[in-house]
Amino acid sequence: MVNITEKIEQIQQELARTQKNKATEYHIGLLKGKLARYRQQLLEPGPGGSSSAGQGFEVAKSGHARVALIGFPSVGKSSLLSKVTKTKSEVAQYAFTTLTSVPGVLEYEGAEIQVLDLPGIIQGASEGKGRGRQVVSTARTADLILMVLDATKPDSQRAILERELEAVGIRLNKERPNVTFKLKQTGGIKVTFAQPPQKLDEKMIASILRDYRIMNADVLVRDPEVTVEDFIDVINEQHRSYIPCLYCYNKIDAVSLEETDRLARQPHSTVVSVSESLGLQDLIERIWEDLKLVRVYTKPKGSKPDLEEPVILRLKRSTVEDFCNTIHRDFKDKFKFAMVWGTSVKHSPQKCGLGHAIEDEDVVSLFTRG
Ligand SMILES: Nc1nc2c(ncn2[C@@H]2O[C@H](COP(=O)(O)OP(=O)(O)OP(=O)(O)O)[C@@H](O)[C@H]2O)c(=O)[nH]1
Ligand SMILES: [K+]
Ligand SMILES: [Mg+2]
Repeated sequence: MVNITEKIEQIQQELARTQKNKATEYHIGLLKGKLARYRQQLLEPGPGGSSSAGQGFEVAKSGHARVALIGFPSVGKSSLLSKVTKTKSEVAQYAFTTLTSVPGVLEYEGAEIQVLDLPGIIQGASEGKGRGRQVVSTARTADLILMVLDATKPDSQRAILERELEAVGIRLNKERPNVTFKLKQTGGIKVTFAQPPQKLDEKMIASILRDYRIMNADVLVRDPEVTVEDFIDVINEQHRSYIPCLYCYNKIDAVSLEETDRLARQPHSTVVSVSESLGLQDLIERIWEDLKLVRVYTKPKGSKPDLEEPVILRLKRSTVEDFCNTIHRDFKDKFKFAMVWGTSVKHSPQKCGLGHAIEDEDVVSLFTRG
């Protein structure tokens, strides 16, 4: 019997030799669906195996957000951690100096950001080369992936790392596709397009679902730009993580000004020299921005707002209710209304309910019963 790795190999070869055109479109879509299915099987631990591919690496989450340093060996991940946090992680010229995850804390704008130094990864990491498996599954737990790259090395390095993360279901700087997918007991496959699809059709969706042995489901495609790959991601949702990524090119002290400039202009990219302390402040600001944290200042009734110690929330969860929950559970139960000053309201202050979304640097006063 052929094993999964061989099946994957066969599909990849078939994909490579199949010409892309109208006639082969469905076949290619189906092959991609199969590929995703086998890859997933490969990642699942066998019977009796460990339940977590990240074993031995777990570090408790702490602070308001987690940033994972991902990169090839010797690009300067540990040097960076040692520079921007109080933690010292071993630095050396040879590859694989770091063998486990080393957490540090970056304090910025009142927030504590956990930065995880990790072993270097290489091509094949997602299939278990080196500590690759553990590293990529730790990356999955991050709120932001900081991909550390060596500015003196070719651009292909970045593509290799991206592929390794892709292979385990991590999607970088991408929103979850705008598709609603509901499994059902009966009724067959029902596909609805909110707008005429550009890259997908009903037949394609139906044949991929059949290949996944899904016979009954409701599919609502809201975005006309959704691709076959996106749709396959939606069916495999529980194994997909959509994580922001910032590309950090280190060692710019060793390349020309022109090259530094070129790298700095790439999307989601920033350039630094850790050893020369160049660009670090900018890097920290970019990390802060990409984490989308929100500072909320509390204002006790009748006194000035406390501008020293903001309450930190994630932008995705920054309603008045989230704010209440962060301060103390009781606040939500006794809540009457909130007075809010800042960019989230039309007039400052404004009386708001629990559902109001707070923005960065708003000031909030809570009014409670009893
Ligand atoms: N020229 C230059 N060298 C640097 C810079 N930052 C780090 N290095 C050097 O790069 C080498 C590797 O640094 P590390 O911090 O150990 O790299 P790493 O990515 O943690 O490596 P592994 O743990 O082995 O994956 C060391 O010799 C550092 O001194 C920099 O900004 N410029
Ligand atoms: K090293
Ligand atoms: Mg290291």
